[in-house]
Amino acid sequence: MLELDQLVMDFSGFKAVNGCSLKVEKGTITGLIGPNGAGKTTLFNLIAGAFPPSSGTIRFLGEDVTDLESDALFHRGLVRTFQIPHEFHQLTVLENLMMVPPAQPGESLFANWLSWGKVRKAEAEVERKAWDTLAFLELTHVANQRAGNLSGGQKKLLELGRTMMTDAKLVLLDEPAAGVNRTLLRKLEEKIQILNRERGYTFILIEHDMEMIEKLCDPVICMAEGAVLIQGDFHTVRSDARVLEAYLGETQGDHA
Ligand SMILES: Nc1ncnc2c1ncn2[C@@H]1O[C@H](COP(=O)(O)OP(=O)(O)OP(=O)(O)O)[C@@H](O)[C@H]1O
Repeated sequence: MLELDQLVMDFSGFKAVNGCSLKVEKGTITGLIGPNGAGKTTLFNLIAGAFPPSSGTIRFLGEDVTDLESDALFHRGLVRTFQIPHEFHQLTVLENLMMVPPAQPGESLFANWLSWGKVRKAEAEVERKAWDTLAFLELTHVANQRAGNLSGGQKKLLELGRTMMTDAKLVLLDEPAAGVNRTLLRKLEEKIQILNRERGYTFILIEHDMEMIEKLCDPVICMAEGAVLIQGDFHTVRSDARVLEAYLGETQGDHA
């Protein structure tokens, strides 16, 4: 589904991503781990089209998308969430979902501008989808609350919900567990698994929470110094001497 070949991101002489090659198979939840500064978020930025790589290629669904920007990738079904949720905090939770543009440009309200009947129908369809998404995420009770008032975990669920409004194919989740309490974390994990198993979403997940990686991810890819150190199942990667060495010096207890 996704193939990276020798990606490099050079920030004025510092290579945050340095010859990174990997493949992500359709239907997987791939875990991306590595010590702080390994280049994981920069790699996500490249995949999601935030900026183009200095060199190397990105193929998505068999096509070269190396130079496509995030909007174009979004319309092809490649969507990302952020470590710090990007909700519109003054809008309600329901409105936040309804703001997400449709996946296919042809479905846009603008395309129907000649017919008010069609516009109303399209709006009703978006609203129905938003309510369905809220029900799936068990957020119906906060539908009319301002998104800015949600807890950290609810905001992460809302971010996941925004990907559901687009019928995403590949979702990049940047530290979904960060700032989420244990109860909501279990819910978030469960929803990610259902979206993967029952709705065909493929995920790549950056995470420092090794419990979540162990529970959800196969394969796991460990990055260090901008490149892939090892790829395999959780236990193989976790016990690899090179991975342990890469993490040496990490002071945060929750990290690997
Ligand atoms: N725009 C930029 N300009 C210069 N250096 C950058 C830029 N963005 C990231 N870096 C550097 O690139 C390296 C990789 O950063 P990145 O955020 O991708 O790592 P990470 O693996 O996601 O780390 P963490 O787990 O702490 O989030 C870091 O040394 C960072 O300081």
